[in-house]
Amino acid sequence: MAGNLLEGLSELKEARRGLRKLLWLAAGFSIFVNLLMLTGPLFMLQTYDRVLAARSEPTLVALFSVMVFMFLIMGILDWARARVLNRIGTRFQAGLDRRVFDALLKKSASDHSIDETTGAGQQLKDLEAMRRFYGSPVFAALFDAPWAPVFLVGLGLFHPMIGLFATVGGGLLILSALLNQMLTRGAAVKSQVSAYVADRYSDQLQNEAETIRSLGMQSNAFEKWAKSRERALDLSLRASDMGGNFASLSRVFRMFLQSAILGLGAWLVLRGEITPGLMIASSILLGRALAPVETIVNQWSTVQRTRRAWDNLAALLSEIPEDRVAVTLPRPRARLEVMGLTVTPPQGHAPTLRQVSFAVAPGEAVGVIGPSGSGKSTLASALTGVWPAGAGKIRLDGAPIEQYHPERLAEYVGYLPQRVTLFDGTVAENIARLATSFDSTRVIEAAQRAAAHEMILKLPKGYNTPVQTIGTQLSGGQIQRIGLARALYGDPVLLVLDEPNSNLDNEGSVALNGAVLAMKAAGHAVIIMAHRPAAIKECDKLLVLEDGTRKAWGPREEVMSDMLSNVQVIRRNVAKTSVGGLA
Ligand SMILES: Nc1ncnc2c1ncn2[C@@H]1O[C@H](COP(=O)(O)OP(=O)(O)OP(=O)(O)O)[C@@H](O)[C@H]1O
Repeated sequence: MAGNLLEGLSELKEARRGLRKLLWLAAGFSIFVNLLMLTGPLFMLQTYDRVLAARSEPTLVALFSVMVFMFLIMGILDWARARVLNRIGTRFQAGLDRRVFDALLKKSASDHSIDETTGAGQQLKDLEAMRRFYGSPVFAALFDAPWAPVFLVGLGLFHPMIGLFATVGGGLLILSALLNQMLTRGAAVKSQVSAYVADRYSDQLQNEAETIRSLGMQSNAFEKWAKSRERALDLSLRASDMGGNFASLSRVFRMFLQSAILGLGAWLVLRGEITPGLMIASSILLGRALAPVETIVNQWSTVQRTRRAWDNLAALLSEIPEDRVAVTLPRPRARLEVMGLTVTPPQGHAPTLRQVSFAVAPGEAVGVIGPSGSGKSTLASALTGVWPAGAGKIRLDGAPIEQYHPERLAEYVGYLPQRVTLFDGTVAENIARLATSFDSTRVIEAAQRAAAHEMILKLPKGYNTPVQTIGTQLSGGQIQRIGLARALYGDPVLLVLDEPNSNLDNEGSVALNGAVLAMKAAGHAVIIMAHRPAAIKECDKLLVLEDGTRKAWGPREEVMSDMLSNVQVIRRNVAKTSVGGLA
């Protein structure tokens, strides 16, 4: 396994160590369950060799009562073991849920892709697969499998030839399990990755149902989805066909072995080497010894899936280490310094922001302007800590932003993304950033500052209106205002607004500028990425970006007049050239 997976692996093993007690308990139950499995063969042995030979009814009744009691105990122990195994899975999942969720979210902020060879990118499903594995019959079979050699030794004690026959038969079954693994691995991964891709595509289509219908893309979208689904179904069929072949082979082979051992036993009885009771008991004991092997072969796809899930989880946890912020920094002042900042998008190859420096003081608003693709959104992603700085530093009140816990940083730095998305939940929950318990007054305050309060009151259930029911009824401007309220929730010291007025009407723009003024008056700071001049009305300074670099920086009026005079010079030069050209 690659060295870079080691960290994730040790985290997973640590989580598994927490399950040790339960695993030992399951192993303890397994000892008794497996010992009690001898009940059947022993009962047969005694019935044939004692009851029938002696024609004794009282012996039969006594043996029968013991057998019933033993099976009852075995049933109870097996039931208890199944409960323990289920709890192992649930605990494993619960222990890692938060960690995997956080890591996946952090990774998805920059990379939504699914790895074509391993299926990585769906680790919450992987965690689910691990839980299911722990509760599955195949995991229970792994506890029973170590008993197979014990049963084989028992068979050897019946008669060496019976022992040898059983060992060779068992060996062949195990060989078929290994062959199964080698041959089906590739097909299983491919089928699963295709299923993920098809699922994700259909999710995306459902989310964008309105666009699809309005653009008449329904048939094309269906065809594209059907193609990826067909591929997934085809591969899954191939994988399960291959696995199924082995499963039937091993089932038939086990049944054959049980009958064959009966034949061997009968031959040995005829030669007077064993009793008829031993003959029957051998057949049953062989069945017991091989049952776990058969279960493992039958459910090999579960084992493969789990193995992959384990590797994918290890890869994710290694790639995204846990956020460890030892010291909790106090609430910062709105003092931002950006020094020589260079940022490369996580999926990009070249920096889209290079050597950018500027500073914002408390009470200031800075406008960031520049043509499309000049790096404004990249800067916003870096300031909110979502994209790491490749070089340079971003300091908030003197501390590099990575020293703040990401959730604390999000409290201090309010962010309005260029494309606002609301989530399932009420309007109030959305403003409170999906907190399940929140202070209503703070939600209302944030909405008032974003001038969204009146608009929200007019919704069917006001702040308690579920977004699902009104999602499509909200205008772009309304969504942007709720987004602004969400950014303002919790009274951040720095507000980063990416194209905040792209959907706003005049009233909305006025409200936005009011919010910016209020932030400044409170000694906070605002950074506004903008295309439209109305958005930078309240900005004290301007940062002009071009092709990822700082083109100009300074007080707004100065930068504007410089830009204006540059434009005039260019105009004059153009005019001169044209006149010269004409002359
Ligand atoms: N996730 C990404 N992966 C790779 N490259 C990206 C990513 N996001 C943006 N870029 C690239 O970074 C450059 C800057 O993009 P950015 O979104 O920062 O520009 P912008 O100034 O905000 O543009 P606009 O005004 O159109 O929103 C562009 O060339 C873009 O292609």
